[in-house]
Amino acid sequence: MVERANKPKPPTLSSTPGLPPQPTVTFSDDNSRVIAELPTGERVEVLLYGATVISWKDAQGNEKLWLSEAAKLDGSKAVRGGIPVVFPVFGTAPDHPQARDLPQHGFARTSRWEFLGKSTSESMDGRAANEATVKLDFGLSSAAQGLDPIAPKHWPFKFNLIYSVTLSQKSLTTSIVATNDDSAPFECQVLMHTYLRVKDITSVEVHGLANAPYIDKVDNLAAKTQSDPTLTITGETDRVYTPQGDPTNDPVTVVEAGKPRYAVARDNLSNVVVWNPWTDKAQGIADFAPKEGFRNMICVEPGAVGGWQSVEAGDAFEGAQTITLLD
Ligand SMILES: O=P(O)(O)OC[C@H]1O[C@H](O)[C@H](O)[C@@H](O)[C@@H]1O
Repeated sequence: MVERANKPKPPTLSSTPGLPPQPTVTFSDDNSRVIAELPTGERVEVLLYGATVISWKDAQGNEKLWLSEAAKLDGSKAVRGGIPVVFPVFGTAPDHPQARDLPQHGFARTSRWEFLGKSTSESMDGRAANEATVKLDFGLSSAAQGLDPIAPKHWPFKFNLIYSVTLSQKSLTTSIVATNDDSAPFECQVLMHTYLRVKDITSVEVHGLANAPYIDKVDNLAAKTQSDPTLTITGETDRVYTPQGDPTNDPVTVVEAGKPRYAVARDNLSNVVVWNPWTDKAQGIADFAPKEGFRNMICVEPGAVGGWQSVEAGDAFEGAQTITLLD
């Protein structure tokens, strides 16, 4: 069932003659954030600013994403935590002719996106409550009112972005389609800057990176290879990996205290950035709170950031991540 944003429909109980009413997906949109909850209790919250997923909870109400207590949610600064969208540049690119004047991580995370609408598949379609899913679609284009003014100034291409957030019982998928509406090609990078919540970073292992080449951003961009099949975090970590396994069938997994917690699968995103600021860096980030919060997060960021995606006029780049709960 597809409903467009301009025809909001209050949450209802669906009923089929002869059958008891089934609980359904509930939904709210207050013009600054969109919240959807499955009949089984899983819940996602997306801020229109940056189309940033700021909360993802399981049926028991356990938060799966880390969000800084000092994160600005009022549109004055990119959100520290959740899942900011990085486009069209990852980090800064002073040597890239098209992207050199853009701020760190581009302008998608500092623009106000439009909520385009939701699609649900749920009990009304004959599905059991525990199979319900909801997809929320967000849009940002070069003509959008909410576009960060830095974009036309320093990246004057005609483009259209559709970002979709799909919640199901055990997983969250975020996907992006970046269309070139211009008459000339452009180059871009795309990344989903996911802050996963963990209980204790010192008991976390990241699997799925064995033998992966990576760029070590805390060691002068040195090119290295992941020799240990398991990555543990013992200090500031900032690495751009190119995992060697199949992006769908060999996901990067986060294991905590020996128990698998998250599997991060990718579609058309060949890189995974692993970031934890650790003590000193966290101290220096104004909106990072509490300062000990680095113990409760690990960024596992699927992206296409190893090089540049050249998108021809009229063409599009597509990529997606699916995070599956394993516990
Ligand atoms: O502080 P931000 O601009 O949000 O960036 C936070 C981090 O994002 C990525 O993980 C980069 O690899 C890091 O180098 C950067 O520090």
